Amino acid sequence: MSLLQENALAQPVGTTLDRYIMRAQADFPYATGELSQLLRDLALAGKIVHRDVNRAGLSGIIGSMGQHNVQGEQQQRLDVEANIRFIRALRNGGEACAILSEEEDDIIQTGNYQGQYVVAMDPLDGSSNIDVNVSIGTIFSIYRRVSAVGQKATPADFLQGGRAQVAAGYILYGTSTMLVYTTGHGVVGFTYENSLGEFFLSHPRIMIPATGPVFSCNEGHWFDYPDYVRQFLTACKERRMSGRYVGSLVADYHRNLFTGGIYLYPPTASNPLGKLRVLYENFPLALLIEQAGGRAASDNGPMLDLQPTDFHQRSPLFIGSAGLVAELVELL
Ligand SMILES: O=P(O)(O)OC[C@H]1O[C@](O)(COP(=O)(O)O)[C@@H](O)[C@@H]1O
Ligand SMILES: [Mg+2]
Ligand SMILES: [Mg+2]
Repeated sequence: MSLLQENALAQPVGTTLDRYIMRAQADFPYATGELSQLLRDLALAGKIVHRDVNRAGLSGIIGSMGQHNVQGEQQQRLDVEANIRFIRALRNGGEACAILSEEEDDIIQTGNYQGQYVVAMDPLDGSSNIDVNVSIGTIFSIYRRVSAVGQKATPADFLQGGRAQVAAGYILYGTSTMLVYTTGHGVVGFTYENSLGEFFLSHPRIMIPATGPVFSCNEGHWFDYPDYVRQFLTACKERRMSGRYVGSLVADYHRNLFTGGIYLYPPTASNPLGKLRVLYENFPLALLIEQAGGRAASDNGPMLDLQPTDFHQRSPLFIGSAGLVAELVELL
């Protein structure tokens, strides 16, 4: 046997997402397994979207749909494709009774009236990067329903507030595809092994450094930012921090989670609520960052304390290393 073969065989067998979820389930003997199944359904849709993203340039699913979504934004073909994939996986999985999607005006009743959970999602985040082969993602947020089981879901199921999330996560379609999630017991990361078709545990306990070298925002909006934001960014530059901005929230967030840093989507004069959506962008990433030891704020207190009133509501977001977010919040 060659040295290469011996080394390969000496590697421990990786932990697949399924096995990890099964073990985690065993730690919670009173849990019924529905949330675990829901995570598997999301991972399955993630694998399909991974495939779609990888061959997008060849299969004709890049480019605009020539139509706008409920928020008045140009829909890309892959936005629509990913939306269909995730809705189908959740509907077939049976655990989600309703879905809220960035791409749909109203909530979608799945017909699974016995389902205990509702899912809010941004099926494809970073749409403007699709056509140029730059990292994009999916973001999801899960609540246990408050409406009666056996009935249709209600708006209240989705408007419980960020601290009511029972799980949240994202899939990054980057140089490798990763699934990162929390069920409120820390943050865990899995990397997709394409040839085996499996997510393998790669990051058992993700923690964000207390501070870091990166600030991320769209500096093109500099002249429209409030004074406190410009003051903060000036201080970052005086400290010779690095400016890094992909323009895909998931990718910017993921990088800063590992390097330490801060991501800002501030209010501007014309958009006092910024651009990002509370239920399927800000809340899930805020839950993850708190679980990873970081911090997330709007311009009005901790992000997770905001009381949502609307499915597609927006809010400013300052998120990342606890020390840097604290510094910015001091200037508010
Ligand atoms: O071009 P801007 O204003 O910097 O906006 C970039 C932000 O908009 C978003 O693309 C919005 O997400 P969608 O692609 O899901 O609409 C974020 O991913 C990203 O961080
Ligand atoms: Mg988005
Ligand atoms: Mg999107």
